[in-house]
Amino acid sequence: MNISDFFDVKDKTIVITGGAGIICSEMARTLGSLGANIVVLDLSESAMEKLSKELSEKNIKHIVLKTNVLEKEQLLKAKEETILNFGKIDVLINGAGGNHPSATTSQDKSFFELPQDAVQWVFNLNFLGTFLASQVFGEYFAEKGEGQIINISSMNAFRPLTNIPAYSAAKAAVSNFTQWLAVHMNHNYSKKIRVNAVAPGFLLTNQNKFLLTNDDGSLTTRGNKILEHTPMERFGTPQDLISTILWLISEKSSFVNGIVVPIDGGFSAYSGV
Ligand SMILES: NC(=O)c1ccc[n+]([C@@H]2O[C@H](COP(=O)([O-])OP(=O)(O)OC[C@H]3O[C@@H](n4cnc5c(N)ncnc54)[C@H](O)[C@@H]3O)[C@@H](O)[C@H]2O)c1
Ligand SMILES: O=C(O)[C@@H](O)[C@@H](O)[C@H](O)[C@H](O)CO
Repeated sequence: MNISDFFDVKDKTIVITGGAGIICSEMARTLGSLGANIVVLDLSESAMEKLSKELSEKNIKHIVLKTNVLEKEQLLKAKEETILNFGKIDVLINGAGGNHPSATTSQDKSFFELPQDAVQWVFNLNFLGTFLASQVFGEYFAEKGEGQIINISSMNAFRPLTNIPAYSAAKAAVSNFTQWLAVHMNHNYSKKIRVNAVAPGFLLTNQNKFLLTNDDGSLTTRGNKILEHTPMERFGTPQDLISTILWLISEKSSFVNGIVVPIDGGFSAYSGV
């Protein structure tokens, strides 16, 4: 057996929502450089333009489609575009997600004051965005009889983190939905459909900058606390996620279904004592 077969993504078509973000653009680059067809669905045209230029320079086969994961019509259009371009879809990575300052408690904003629309915004982006994309691409996988969905959960799904009740609850819902959909797809459609998730530890990205860094770039008290509670004493990098993504995509992991894999430098294992 050739070990490279374990990580073969050549000619697989991989759709990545939030694909122009910090974590998921690295998936686009690496999976693309290994021969996958990359489909980036994101809201940010400027980030997609920048990424597309980079992918083109590396001769990575890709398309970028401005798509809001909260608009089912746009997702359906993206599915059609993808099939038109690459003939098939193999993997959906539900990467669009993140927290929002308005749904975060602080010294200036108590839990009792968190606005309903901010809580709804966070819940929609993380949970509903994953749910709707899974409906649209999951239906295609059900018709095809095979396919894979990889969701992005978070440390806050295992135990809620202080200050971010909406983001914590939404990611808990993503983990729960990962298990639900894995079972549902096998029971009702095909034993060759798998749904798993990764739960990254803490990476410095756009959506959590306001929590982890001060204006001068130094770490906040929260940022330092995270490092103290991460046995490896560092933040994660987008590259840290890649080997797990490759493993989950691999046909060699065909019996792995409905799991949430922590990639966190030991954060979730540490009691703090
Ligand atoms: N950074 C971390 O520490 C961390 C840890 C655990 C999980 N995550 C999760 O990883 C994923 C990627 O986040 P990131 O940290 O790279 O953040 P990011 O802000 O760099 O990327 C998020 C991307 O999603 C896109 N997006 C936002 N709303 C969208 C919508 N409605 N439709 C389509 N695209 C939309 C944004 O334009 C952006 O490109 C998210 O699900 C996040 O919750 C992040
Ligand atoms: O400090 C925070 O709350 C954030 O950095 C985390 O919520 C982060 O975005 C991850 O989701 C934690 O896994």
